[in-house]
Amino acid sequence: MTIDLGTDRTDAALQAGPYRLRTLLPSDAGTMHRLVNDWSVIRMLSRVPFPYPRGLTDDWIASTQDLSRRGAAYHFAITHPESDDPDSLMGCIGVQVNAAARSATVGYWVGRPYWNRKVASTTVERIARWALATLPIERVAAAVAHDNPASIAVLRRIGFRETGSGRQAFVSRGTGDHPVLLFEATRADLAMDDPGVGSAPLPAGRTPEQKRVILVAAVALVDTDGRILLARRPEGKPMAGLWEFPGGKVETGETPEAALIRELDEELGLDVARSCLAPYTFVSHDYGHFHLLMPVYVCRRWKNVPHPREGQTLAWVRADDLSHYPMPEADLPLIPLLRDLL
Ligand SMILES: Nc1nc2c([nH]c(=O)n2[C@@H]2O[C@H](COP(=O)(O)OP(=O)(O)OP(=O)(O)O)[C@@H](O)[C@H]2O)c(=O)[nH]1
Repeated sequence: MTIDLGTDRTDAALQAGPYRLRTLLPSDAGTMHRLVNDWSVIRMLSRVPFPYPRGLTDDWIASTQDLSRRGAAYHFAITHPESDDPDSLMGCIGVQVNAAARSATVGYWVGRPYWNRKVASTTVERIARWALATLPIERVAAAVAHDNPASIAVLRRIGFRETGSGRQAFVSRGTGDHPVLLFEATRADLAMDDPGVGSAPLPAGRTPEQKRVILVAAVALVDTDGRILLARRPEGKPMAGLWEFPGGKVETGETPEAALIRELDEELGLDVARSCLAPYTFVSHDYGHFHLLMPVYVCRRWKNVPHPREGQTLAWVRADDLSHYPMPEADLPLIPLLRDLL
């Protein structure tokens, strides 16, 4: 099955350190052609001929809109808003999605005048995190020419793992395949799965066994078709890209039910009555630096249509399909329970 995110990302603009990643525009063609039509850049790109015909630049830029509309690939211009020429292109970066493999392959080039400014490492890390948090994928892959030590160092520094080697055509280098090193990064490799709560040091006198217990209330909202609402944590939050049950931390002095009613309103604009929250089960999970205690409720009645108010992506999911959605470790035991329930 494929995960339908139902969101148009063709207008995505991302900030990567000082660099801005924005949609490619027809007006970028001249600069792009000048920067990319450089042997030292092109020899590292697998599908670009040398010399690079100017007309191909226009065609390629025009094709990027359609690719992103179809969810096949997302390409961005790399710019530096604080440079002398603020909106001017310095390079390109993009990911090509392989939905069946639940992976995306990152590709990038940086114009020679902009080398040695950490443009590649800053933007590759940003796009890898964005892709893992936003697209229906579980890994970002990269294939790098074996004689491209700068790019290999960039990937290693970010947290990509070398997974092997292969051979690939490089159009500019003539016929035949050339050796490449293969890399990949998952959320775990980029430390995106860290729940990020409770990392404060334990108060003096407490042993590591006496860790902080975080109380979080969560709910399986079940619609009339028996589907469950999952929310995907947005980029920037701990565990970005993982799908969870709506809910949140129980504040001091609050009951779990009151916390859920508050969170469902804040996060989704839902109006839920206390009497519609049926206690179902609980999760008790050791996250290492804190312990999660999570009462889980089932709710089948609410007012309003859920609407993501905090940048989450929402999905109504059949119980049988829950396992296709990457979830926090603590939630995994809930999957068979919900399958039995629904
Ligand atoms: N809501 C929710 N939280 C979960 C689930 N599974 C899971 O491990 N958690 C844990 O519970 C924590 C809830 O924290 P949160 O950041 O969502 O809480 P919150 O809404 O109060 O957010 P805030 O602290 O940003 O205001 C997560 O960091 C994670 O450690 C789940 O299915 N639903």
